[in-house]
Amino acid sequence: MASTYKPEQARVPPAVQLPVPPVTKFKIALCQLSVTDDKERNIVHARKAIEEAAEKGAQLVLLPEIWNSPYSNDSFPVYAEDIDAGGDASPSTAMLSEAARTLQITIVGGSIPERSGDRLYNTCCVFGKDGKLKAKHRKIHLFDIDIPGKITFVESKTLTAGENPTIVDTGNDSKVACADVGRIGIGICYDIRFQELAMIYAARGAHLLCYPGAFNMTTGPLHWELLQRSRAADNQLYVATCSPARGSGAGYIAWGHSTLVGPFGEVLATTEHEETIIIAEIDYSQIELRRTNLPLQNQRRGDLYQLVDLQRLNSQINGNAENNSL
Ligand SMILES: NC(=O)CC(=O)C(=O)O
Repeated sequence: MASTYKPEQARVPPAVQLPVPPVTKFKIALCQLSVTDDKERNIVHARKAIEEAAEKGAQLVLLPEIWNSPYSNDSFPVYAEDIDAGGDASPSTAMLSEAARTLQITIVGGSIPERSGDRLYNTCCVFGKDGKLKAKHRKIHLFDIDIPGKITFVESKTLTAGENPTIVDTGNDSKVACADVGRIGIGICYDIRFQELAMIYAARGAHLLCYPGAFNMTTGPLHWELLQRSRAADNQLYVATCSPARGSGAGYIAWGHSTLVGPFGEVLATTEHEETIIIAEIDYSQIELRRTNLPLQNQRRGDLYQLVDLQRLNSQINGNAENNSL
């Protein structure tokens, strides 16, 4: 029987036109920070690293997962901050806001434990150059794994999962889609394992996916780079990850290896496990180039499989125009 496939069915879900940012080239900094049990020190330390990154020309700075606290279920309730209350209730995000405004850069602020009512989340805040909070992503997929004799971690003992994918236009001018450093999809660590989230961000026109993450000594060597390159190659966009540096303490041991991957799946910059600041160039014109080389978006078989973006669908049904655009 002849195929009923039509090319116009190919996009899964229908992809938005890739927004054209006013700048296509800029520097990103991945601040692989050492983290201690002294929260005040961690905040001062992160502020210094952000300043150094900005001095080196970074217009976008990415911090690690859980950079103000040890990564443990015992620590999350103790170090958690009320981000919505702001000010003294959230010294970590107050610092990020001040740094973004003073240094005139965009900050994807890694993640910190967030307290909201009687719940705790693992939350990433994005601040624009004006110091305003542009987006807040709560880790959607909690890190509950059990590899006997190697690693068992159950984030859901203390944390609640977020409910929303988060994609953000980083510019300040609402009339210019995705000004400054482009349209960014956010995930936190374990979120990187779920390819549908990355596909949805790509379909909504993301140029870059940022994943603050703290992989471990078992999954890190096998999966950390593999997953980043897969998300980048499958979706033909940039992927940036930022880990804490490996600590010498007895707690959770982070793999490190913060990395930037390009839209051909190529590693553009990476490091080992020590504390460092990676500065690397992003050039969004490479996305169009690679999508022309391999026109995957037009070759999908929408007659055979479909991905449903439920958040976008629901916001269309509810007539929420703002969410519709992203
Ligand atoms: N720490 C995480 O959330 C994820 C991780 O270490 C893994 O997926 O492996």
